Amino acid sequence: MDRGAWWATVHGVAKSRTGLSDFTFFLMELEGGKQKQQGRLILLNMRRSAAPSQLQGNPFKKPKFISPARSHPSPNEEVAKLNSDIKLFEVAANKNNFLQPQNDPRTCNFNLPTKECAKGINHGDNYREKYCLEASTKTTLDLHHTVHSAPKEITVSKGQEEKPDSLVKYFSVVWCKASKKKHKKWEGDGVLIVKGKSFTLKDLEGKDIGRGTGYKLKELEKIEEGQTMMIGGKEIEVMGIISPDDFNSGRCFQFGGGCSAILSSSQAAKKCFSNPFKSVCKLSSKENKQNSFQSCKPRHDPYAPNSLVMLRPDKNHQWLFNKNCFPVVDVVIDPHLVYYLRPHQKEGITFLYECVMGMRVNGRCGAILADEMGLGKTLQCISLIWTLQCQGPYGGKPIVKKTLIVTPGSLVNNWKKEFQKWLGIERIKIFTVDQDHKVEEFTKSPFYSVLIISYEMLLRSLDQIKNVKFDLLICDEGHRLKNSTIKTTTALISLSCEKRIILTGTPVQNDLQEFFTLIDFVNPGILGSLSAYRKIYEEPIIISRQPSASEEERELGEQRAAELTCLTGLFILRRTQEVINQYLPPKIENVVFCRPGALQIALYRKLLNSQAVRFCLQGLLENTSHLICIGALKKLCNHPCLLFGSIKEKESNSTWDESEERNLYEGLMNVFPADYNPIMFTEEESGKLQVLSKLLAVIRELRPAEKVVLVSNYTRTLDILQEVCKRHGYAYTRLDGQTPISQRQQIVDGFNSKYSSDFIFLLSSKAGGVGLNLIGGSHLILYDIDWNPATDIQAMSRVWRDGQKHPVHIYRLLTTGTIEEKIYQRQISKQGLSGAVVDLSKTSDHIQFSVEELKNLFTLHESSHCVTHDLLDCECTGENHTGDSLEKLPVSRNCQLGPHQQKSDSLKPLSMSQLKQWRHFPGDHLNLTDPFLERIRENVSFFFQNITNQTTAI
Ligand SMILES: Nc1ncnc2c1ncn2[C@@H]1O[C@H](COP(=O)(O)OP(=O)(O)OP(=O)(O)O)[C@@H](O)[C@H]1O
Ligand SMILES: [Mg+2]
Repeated sequence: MDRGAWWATVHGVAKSRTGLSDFTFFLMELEGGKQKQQGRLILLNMRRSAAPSQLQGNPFKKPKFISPARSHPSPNEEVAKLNSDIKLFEVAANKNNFLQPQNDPRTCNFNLPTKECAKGINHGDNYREKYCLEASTKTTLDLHHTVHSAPKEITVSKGQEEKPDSLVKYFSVVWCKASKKKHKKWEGDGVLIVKGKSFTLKDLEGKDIGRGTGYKLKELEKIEEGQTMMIGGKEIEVMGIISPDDFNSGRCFQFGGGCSAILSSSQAAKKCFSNPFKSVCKLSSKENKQNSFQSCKPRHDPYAPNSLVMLRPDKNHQWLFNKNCFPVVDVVIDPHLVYYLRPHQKEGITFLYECVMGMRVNGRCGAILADEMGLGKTLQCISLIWTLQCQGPYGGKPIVKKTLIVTPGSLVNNWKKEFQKWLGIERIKIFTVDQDHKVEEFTKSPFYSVLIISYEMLLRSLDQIKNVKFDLLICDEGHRLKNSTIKTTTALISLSCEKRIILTGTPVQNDLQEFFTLIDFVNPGILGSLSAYRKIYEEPIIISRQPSASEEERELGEQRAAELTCLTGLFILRRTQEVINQYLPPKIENVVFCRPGALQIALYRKLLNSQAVRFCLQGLLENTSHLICIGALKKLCNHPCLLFGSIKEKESNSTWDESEERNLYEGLMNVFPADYNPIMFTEEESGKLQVLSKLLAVIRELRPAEKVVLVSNYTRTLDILQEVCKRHGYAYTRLDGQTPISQRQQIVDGFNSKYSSDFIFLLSSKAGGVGLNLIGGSHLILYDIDWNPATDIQAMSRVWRDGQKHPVHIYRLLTTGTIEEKIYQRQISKQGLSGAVVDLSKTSDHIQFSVEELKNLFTLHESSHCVTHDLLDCECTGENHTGDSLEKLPVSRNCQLGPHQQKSDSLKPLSMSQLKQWRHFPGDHLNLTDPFLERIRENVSFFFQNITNQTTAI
């Protein structure tokens, strides 16, 4: 296409308030040919050391300032309608340029596909539209109101008439330090808040930079554009009015005041306005000629039934990224993959494609796929990689040559396996890094296009990795990057790749600091600097959540949260388990309260009477003493022999005499039988072990073809469970922290194989829970409980996932009346539900206990069938209460982004009120319909049961 352009001076601004001859020119480049409708704004000259908005005069009237740092202007800056007159052009330029709004900057309605391009072609579910509408309805934004169309009348707060003291107005201003100099230079943009008789001046990072009080109300009413005044040693000039809506949402800081908060805050932000195609699409002119018409046909038929066609780039995108004017070609997902994809996965692939292509947020190529566990994030990424590696919208040129996948060590081979499962071994060449296969091999060979590496290996081979030009970076289980100071995060940030995807099954909004790090990693600079983010979003949101927050603070916090959700919602996608429930078999979850054995009760009493526990309750001991007491009680619940073992070990230690544990274990040995031998432990000594042993026997008997995943948090406990397997002749396999990473996938594959003879998979939840697929097992037994519900939920999700053929039975074993019940209660109580706990990295060390709480923890309830049921305030007498199905209940979620995010979320632990809805009955209940429970009831004091996806035959 002939790209001959002609130039026209559109606007020259000479705001010569300072007396300097400062001119800012905007030129519009107008093109011939097809793209005559488009124009390009270029900033030719600007004045040094002046407030950005002042450069072109009043921002509410003149085109917005464009940072010279932006080497690749965003489409909105670049594009204006040729047939528009200058006024129209000004309006376009005045719009919020950052997020490329095409209709209204508030609607988050970016880049909707044009009718023509969508016509006749299946472009997925037009996810963006759905999503953005969702985002915009979530917020309380006024869709017809823009930052720059400020109301003529100053907006005042409710009740202004009656109470002049509560009058609140907001103005955009420019400011400089007060001086007597003749020629003043504005130093920055700001926001002036006039409340009652006082002023507050904030900079665009939300920081207070001036205050003043005691002004006359009459004067305040008269404030108008162009007015100058002195505030707290600063001179300001009012540039325009900011609506309360724009202030409350925080938009006036980032956008209304001149984008500086976003544009200048991060180096990386500048980088991100770069061409998402440049890595691969740049062709020499010779190549150009040769190739220009070669691959103009889509690789797969976009009109075929069930085809999944990606969104076509709009005119802006083409204008920016199709410099070589290749024909636009449909990008069509390989039908071979589409055949297997679930509807949510098709949506997910469309979402990822649009994100990394910079179609969702102008020039930003990052995405966070935060689907719950088991929804097939791996397959969605594989489909994306395969597509981008073979196709592209411009002349069909591939977008990606090399992809880097960083994942926890235990999943490196799982990724490889998934590639092979979905694409076979021929289509794409995968290189996995391990002890024997170094990064150099990948670097030297042109053969491989995908490098899969663990986080640990990445750190070790960072230098070599930096030498490779990766076009796409995927960080699996990426919630670990939430802390920007940790080495892994800094290493990944240092990679120059712009298309970045984080995969995580954990909700990302629970902690606003961590949220910032994840967002800033995928789309650097999009939320401005950390300090601006804190002032504009985090502080008001956190303040609004305090019980003491005023109505005003609450509203402000909610609106800021809504704005943040709207901004980031464009590139974060989270779907919950429900979307695949229909493809999964039923799940029967049981909480089983096991009666402790006689030896356990005797030892428990003794421990609770120890000096150490008594001191703890009086608050006399060191900070960590209670953790030692808790640890001992937990061991005892698993099996007394574990306690015996640790006492013996401690006694042989030279520091035993001074050890705090002496106070705890004093006299305990006398409770054990004189000839007690931990190696010869019996099942009767532990209530849970007795139940487990019977459970394994009944599974074996009733479902001989099915397998069991047996989970504990402790290696020593796994040793005991392993011994039980041996004694009963059950074939088993084991994965714990000591299992070499290179062997893990092999162990998992072996167990999942239908040819395997293993009956039991012994799993240490902390070592290997994350991301594993253990669909070979259909019974999962959680032998002990963790303080952090996320650890348990992770483990439970290993079996109930796509590919599972049998109904899934989950058994959580708890020792009745003991600390295990208390931990469970904490998991399901408000305290345990607080957002921070739904996070795998949080351990009990983070938990603070009051003396009251410790008293409760260190109490043994010997006469109750189930303390948890006693606490539920349930009207039933414990006789087979059949509650409503859990699925019918609304599930709330603790999320710092507030009510706008409330969605059902199965990752969130169960709440007390939900548990109350489960069927529940005592162990001696006469009518137990479940044959498995029937067989273990003798040692069980109480059951809770819930069935998801119930069908008649279980
Ligand atoms: N469309 C599908 N049809 C059949 N099986 C599928 C499909 N999508 C994914 N799976 C299988 O489902 C299992 C879970 O997928 P995957 O491991 O990608 O989940 P995930 O979202 O990464 O979960 P986690 O957060 O636990 O890592 C895998 O065995 C995968 O092969
Ligand atoms: Mg995964």
